Amino acid sequence: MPFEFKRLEIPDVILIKPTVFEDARGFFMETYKKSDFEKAGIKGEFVQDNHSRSKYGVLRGLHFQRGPYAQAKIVRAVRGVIYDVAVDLRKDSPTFGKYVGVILSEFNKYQLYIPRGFAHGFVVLSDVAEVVYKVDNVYAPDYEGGLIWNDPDVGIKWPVEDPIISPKDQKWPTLRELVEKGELF
Ligand SMILES: Cc1cn([C@H]2C[C@H](O)[C@@H](COP(=O)(O)OP(=O)(O)O[C@H]3O[C@@H](C)C(=O)[C@@H](O)[C@H]3O)O2)c(=O)[nH]c1=O
Repeated sequence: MPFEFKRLEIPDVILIKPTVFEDARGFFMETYKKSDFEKAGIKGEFVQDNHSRSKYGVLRGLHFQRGPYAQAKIVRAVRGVIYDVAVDLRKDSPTFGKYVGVILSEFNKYQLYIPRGFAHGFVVLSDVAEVVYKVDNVYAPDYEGGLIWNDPDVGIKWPVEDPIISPKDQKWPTLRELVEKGELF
């Protein structure tokens, strides 16, 4: 199999390591193969691809879509380096409220699979980072949800001191508020 799939401390979150073929021209790698990904437990139908560019210190997140528009994501950095985070929002999960964080970069070429039921975000550790990701449900702005990036109950150790955050991302609720509102999976 051209991929190595590694389940993380939250076992439904999977780190995907590619096989990279380097030669005098550069490199080649497969980045997605439905058959292999399905065998590893990544079963969604990925219906939309996204691409964003951000500068150093930008933190995007933590985002999810609610209800019928929940999204699983397969995330990678095609340029630069990011610290990518997934927070478990599945109320019956043994790892509810816990997070995993990994470095994804143009150098390690890793991808992170984040199932539905998680909040996702990342911070940029290089001058510029371009992040590309597949999602298994279409964008639905009316169903957008979020978790505040610095919720002490979640305790994410972001490797950037004063991240640059959009006005929208500064206003998301805490995990406790999400519980009170019943906005979980
Ligand atoms: C996410 C998204 C945004 N947009 C538009 C809406 C808005 O005008 C502009 C920027 O949107 P945002 O500020 O929400 O972009 P951004 O903060 O990059 O949102 C993304 O963050 C990461 C962490 C994720 O996990 C993604 O699922 C997504 O939520 O792009 C789309 O047209 N389609 C999309 O799928």
